[in-house]
Amino acid sequence: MLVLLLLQSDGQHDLCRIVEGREGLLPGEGALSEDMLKKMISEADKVKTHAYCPYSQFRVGAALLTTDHHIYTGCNVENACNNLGVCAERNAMAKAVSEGCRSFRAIVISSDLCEQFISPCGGCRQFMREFGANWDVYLTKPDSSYLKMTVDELLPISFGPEDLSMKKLQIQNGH
Ligand SMILES: O=c1ccn([C@H]2C[C@H](O)[C@@H](CO)O2)c(=O)[nH]1
Ligand SMILES: [Zn+2]
Repeated sequence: MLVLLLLQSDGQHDLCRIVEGREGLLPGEGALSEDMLKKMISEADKVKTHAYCPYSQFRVGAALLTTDHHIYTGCNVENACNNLGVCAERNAMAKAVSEGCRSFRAIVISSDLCEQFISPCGGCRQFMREFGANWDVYLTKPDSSYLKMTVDELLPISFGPEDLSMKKLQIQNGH
């Protein structure tokens, strides 16, 4: 299949758009192949159609690629008790963990926003961080253009599971 990647820059990040071109790996360590990225975007778009969002009418889909090459998808699932709603990204991650996989390579997020890249909420950024700071998050638009960021870029100076075992003050009985 032919895929071409057009690279632009906003000064900090590469803004890319899949148009048409050649098959193969992108330059750079661990980068997703164009084919895989296209498949991931298509999976995120597809699962978005299952979004249960009667309150927000805001559909989101996510496709998560594990380091052992499995893809787990998730959509947002809202609830009449507002704060019980779950984001697409978290659903995809929870599905992977439930199947025994905690090693993530990339997640692609899809929404219906035409003019901006869908940006994960703070809760999902922290949820991603639980499974490492150095994996990729692709923020997309419906035209398949995307912005690639790392979890660390989305959540700098983050708190993670390793911090719980760092040197602490000694306390007794909670004081
Ligand atoms: O990255 C995002 C942003 C929003 N939502 C969901 C949460 C809620 O159901 C709806 C509106 O915020 O969109 C996601 O699933 N992922
Ligand atoms: Zn979220």
